[in-house]
Amino acid sequence: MTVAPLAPYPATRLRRVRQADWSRRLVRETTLTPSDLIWSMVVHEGEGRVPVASMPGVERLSVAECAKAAVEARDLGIPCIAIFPYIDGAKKDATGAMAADPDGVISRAVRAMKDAAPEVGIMCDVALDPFTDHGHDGLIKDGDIDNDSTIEKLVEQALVQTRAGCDILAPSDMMDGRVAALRSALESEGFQKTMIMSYAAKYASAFYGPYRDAIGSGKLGTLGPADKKTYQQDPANTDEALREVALDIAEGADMVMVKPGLPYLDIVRRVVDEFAMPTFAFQVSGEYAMIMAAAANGWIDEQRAILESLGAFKRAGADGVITYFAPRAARMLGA
Ligand SMILES: NCc1[nH]cc(CCC(=O)O)c1CC(=O)O
Ligand SMILES: [Mg+2]
Repeated sequence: MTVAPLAPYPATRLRRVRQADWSRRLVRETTLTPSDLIWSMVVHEGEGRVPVASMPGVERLSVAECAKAAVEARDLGIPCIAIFPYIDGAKKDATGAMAADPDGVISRAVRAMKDAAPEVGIMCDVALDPFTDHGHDGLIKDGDIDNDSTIEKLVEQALVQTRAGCDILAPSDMMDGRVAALRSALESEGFQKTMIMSYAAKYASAFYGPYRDAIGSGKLGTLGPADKKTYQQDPANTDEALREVALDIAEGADMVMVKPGLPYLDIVRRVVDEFAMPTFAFQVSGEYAMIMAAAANGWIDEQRAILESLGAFKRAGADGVITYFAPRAARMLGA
């Protein structure tokens, strides 16, 4: 798109259309609505709600509280919830066996939420890290995360999630070939309607720190490799993200995601322009924590920063945002 030649000042005064609220609204290029939000939520096996220290305002919810939150999402006009599990340390092992437990906390939460508010979409993370004692997303073999044996476990986990009623599988593991494996397993089990939103371009990022606190994920480096750099992307790369996205689309992804969010808006824009697929960004735990920490110090205006950060994803071309701010943002947007 080219900008028309502008008449020189004073014929052109760009401030004219900015002078009043009505004219600013009239020329606004993008809008944020509750329909753009996917609510990122953490479920735990205990009772009630437990605050997450590094994410003020975020709580781990019991299964019953998740069901209430699903009703709240519906009432706020939030179309979808992404659910993540907090797993007790004693239940973790090297293979993340609990990931495929049909009566595990994710299955129970999905069933409870679909019972309470069937109109709300439910998305599940497909990855082993909440369930492994070493905190990695897959199985460790010879000191590295083994791609192909991990995929077999992910397929088992995803089928359990799907049978519980999950609408969107969101593989966040970054193994090569997992989308194809999930799609073929879904087809052979008769789940033709289940969507896949792949974490297609997911970076080895420092911004996931508070999430590991939220889900009680093991500290990396004691029982396995110290970081996720052999499977998550190098933050320096952008062409590589396009290859990741292309492959996931070819393997059967319905929607793609870029993660983290704000530090990777350039990737969001490239993916949107290149592929014309439904594209989402994840405003991750560290992005949430930064806004809340600065606001708590009185350094930024919390409400404005929340809406401005979410609006940035729309401006970059994303169809929606996975965010811990979803219920607050929806309330501010006056659903
Ligand atoms: N596969 C795990 C997973 N799924 C979502 C997040 C991060 C979410 C957040 O930071 O809010 C992570 C962390 C990681 O990859 O280490
Ligand atoms: Mg990939």
